[in-house]
Amino acid sequence: MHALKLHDLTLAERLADMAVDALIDEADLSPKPALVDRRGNGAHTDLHLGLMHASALSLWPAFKEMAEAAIEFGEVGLPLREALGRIGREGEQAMFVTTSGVNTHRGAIWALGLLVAAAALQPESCTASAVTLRAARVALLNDRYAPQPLSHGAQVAQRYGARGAREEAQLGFPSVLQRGLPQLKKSRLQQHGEQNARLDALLAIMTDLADTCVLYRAGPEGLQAMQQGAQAVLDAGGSASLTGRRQLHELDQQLLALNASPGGAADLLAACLFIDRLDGAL
Ligand SMILES: CC(C)(COP(=O)(O)OP(=O)(O)OC[C@H]1O[C@@H](n2cnc3c(N)ncnc32)[C@H](O[C@H]2O[C@H](COP(=O)(O)OP(=O)(O)OP(=O)(O)O)[C@@H](O)[C@H]2O)[C@@H]1O)[C@@H](O)C(=O)NCCC(=O)NCCS
Ligand SMILES: Nc1ncnc2[nH]cnc12
Repeated sequence: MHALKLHDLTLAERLADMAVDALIDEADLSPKPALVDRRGNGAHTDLHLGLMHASALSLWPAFKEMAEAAIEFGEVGLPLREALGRIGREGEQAMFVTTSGVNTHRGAIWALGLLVAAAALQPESCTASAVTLRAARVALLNDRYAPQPLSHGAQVAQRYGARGAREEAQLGFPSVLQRGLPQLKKSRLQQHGEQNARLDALLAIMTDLADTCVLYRAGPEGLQAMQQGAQAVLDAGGSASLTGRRQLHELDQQLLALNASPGGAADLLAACLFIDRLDGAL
């Protein structure tokens, strides 16, 4: 009996594997400020690491189907956008069945779904800038069948005029391209270890993101604490340095006190890890 070889998998299956791996790596990364990780539940009463893993695995069929839809339609356009919307909503339902109604990965389905589809459209052109540009072109199209729920993101958009997950994708994931990925590479070059490089990438994303999860839970005060605290850790030398670690601990305590969970930043770290692995992998 031969073990299954990687190239026996279809392109769609490989992309779904990569997306789920990115979600599991994000969940396991520790210590993340106020987020679910190996240490505990962060600022969440209804989440834990096992649930994050189960949720990530439940999304594999949706990611595979999104990649297959991209291969079938073969170009950026409304038919692909609306197929992704339908599959994304089915993915959300699978997530809610697995988590008994808790939103674990709504933002991640959106970001990773777009990126998986963008990679499947043109696997030979998957540099970070090429794949995020294609994803943005899909995100800019209007899905006529999308319901308009008064989501937390929609509520803080009304209250504070914040730009959330939709705009992040439509702009081509600037938090990933301009913050997360450059920091990931910089910290790797300093040879402080992969886990610290990933923590630094998360912090870099947090420095500038309008995380609607934080805004909904803790308002502009919480968002400012998140952005300034993350910058302070990086300024102190990042999560591998002693002073950086102390600042990271302080940021964790501060965000926990404010009930401010940076769930959007966590989703974008998963997107960052996915894009990082994509380059040259297909
Ligand atoms: C276009 C959609 C993204 C919908 O957007 P909208 O803003 O209307 O919806 P939300 O559900 O509020 O936000 C989506 C999630 O995106 C994450 N996020 C937040 N800010 C940003 C940001 N600036 N950039 C990128 N991503 C961001 C965030 O996800 C994390 O937060 C989750 C928990 O959030 P919340 O529900 O508020 O839960 P709690 O505060 O914990 O609730 P309580 O405990 O208080 O009750 C966390 O798990 C992370 O996932 C936002 O939640 C898109 O989703 C959409 O249209 N979907 C429809 C299907 C579709 O078209 N799919 C396309 C497939 S490609
Ligand atoms: N690790 C995490 N903790 C809480 N919410 C999240 N949303 C996505 N990843 C998360």
